[in-house]
Amino acid sequence: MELPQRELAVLEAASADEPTPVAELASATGEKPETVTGAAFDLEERGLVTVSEDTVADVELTEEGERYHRMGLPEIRLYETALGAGADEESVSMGEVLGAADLDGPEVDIALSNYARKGYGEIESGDLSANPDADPDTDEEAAALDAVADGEPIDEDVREALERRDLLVVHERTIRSVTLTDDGVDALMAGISATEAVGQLTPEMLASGEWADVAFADYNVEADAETPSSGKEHVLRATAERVTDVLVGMGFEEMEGPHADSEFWINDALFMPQDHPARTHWDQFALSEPSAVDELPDDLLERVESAHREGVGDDGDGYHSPWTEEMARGVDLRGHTTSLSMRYLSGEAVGDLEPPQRYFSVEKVYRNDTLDATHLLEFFQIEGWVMAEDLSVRDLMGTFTEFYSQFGIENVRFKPHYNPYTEPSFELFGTHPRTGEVIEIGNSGLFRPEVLEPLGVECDVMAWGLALERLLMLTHGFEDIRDVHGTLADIDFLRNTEVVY
Ligand SMILES: N[C@@H](Cc1ccccc1)C(=O)O
Repeated sequence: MELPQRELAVLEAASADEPTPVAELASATGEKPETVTGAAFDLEERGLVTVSEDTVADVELTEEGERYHRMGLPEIRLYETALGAGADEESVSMGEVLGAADLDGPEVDIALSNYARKGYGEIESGDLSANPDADPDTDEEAAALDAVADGEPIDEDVREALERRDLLVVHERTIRSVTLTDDGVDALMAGISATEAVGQLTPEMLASGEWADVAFADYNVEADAETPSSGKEHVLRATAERVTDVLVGMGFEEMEGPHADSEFWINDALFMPQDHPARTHWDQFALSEPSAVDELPDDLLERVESAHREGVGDDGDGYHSPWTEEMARGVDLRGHTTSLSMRYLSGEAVGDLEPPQRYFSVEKVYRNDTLDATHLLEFFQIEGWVMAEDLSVRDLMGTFTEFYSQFGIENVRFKPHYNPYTEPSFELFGTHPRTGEVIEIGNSGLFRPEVLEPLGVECDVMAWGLALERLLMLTHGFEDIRDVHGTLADIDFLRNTEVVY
């Protein structure tokens, strides 16, 4: 019998008595595991071996699991501190034990919720007792953490419990093994010689005619191969493109403008009083370089100052609070893209505009927020406005209903709100597809005369700022914005997720 070299090598390395895993055959033959798998399937087709499959679970400690492996489980650390405080004799105030236990932040809750469950003691109206008979040395979960760290197997129930606590992750893997059949053994006894199978057809073989005489290796389309993970457009970018398509389809044109802008365009033009709390460094990022913007339209600057000081219209009233040109010329990272809307509505960006007009942008904004599951220091805002003769709240709601329905989001809800620059104003809410929680997805309204009159706009303008990340939360169902942004991003999610159309 003749066999390609790689098949012969695998056949010779396999045994009739027990299955040999592909990895072992690979090191015995010096071939790559993929090559061995390919050869094994070819041999199986010839009836010379059988290929069996087993699923094995590789268990690995998470970062948190790793930490508790080193420092001890929080509930055990709590128990040991409680013993030290004599809580096995008489219950001790919980505050006292917690203070001494050196548990940080979330570990306190973790310790408390596992303490009683695992029989370390009781917690009753602020007092903590320790069970003198409990023995951390027999704690199955602690023992399992040690076992996993040492690469030893652990009990299935404990594994599940620790998985639920996010202390370990399990990766399932398929292992293929090869066993010689009787025919395989007979063939080996009878003697097999190797044919040199050619893996690749070359121009030289074509030219020389050699191709006609050689044996080509079969393709094995079932062979295990690495999954190449190539570069991919980020889902947020792709969704921004999708939003752009939808809004262009609804007749909107795109706005552009600077990320760092004068306070004038970001705040003053929007009738945001200069002493408004949102204008402090607690909320916005100021640039020290350049410290001021020179080029602002003088006449507009004057009209905006007057709106702030005296209001507009016959019965208008201003803020009667300090206003300085120096502050208006200060430079900030924009906290919203409504700065772009101001540039366009004023005629500064593309000249004076006659109604009807529709404009939008999907751009980054920057806020000095506290990072959490729904807040980042920078995010994408879907800004937009419609300028027309007679606009009402119905037009606003209708536009959102149409926009969100293109993403399969049907139940957008509205809540009256306050913005210094719009009246009436509405916040928009959507329902999270997984948690059912109602989350804020945007803010909107009709610009006030104090905004429009200085800009020289004589008709109505309705406008909004929607959060792209929140839209993505509703369409994709993730709960933490940090899954898609920043260092904690879930790479598998980003690799595998698709934009919803
Ligand atoms: N600028 C508002 C959104 C908005 C824009 C235009 C009008 C009304 C509201 C925000 O960032 O929340």
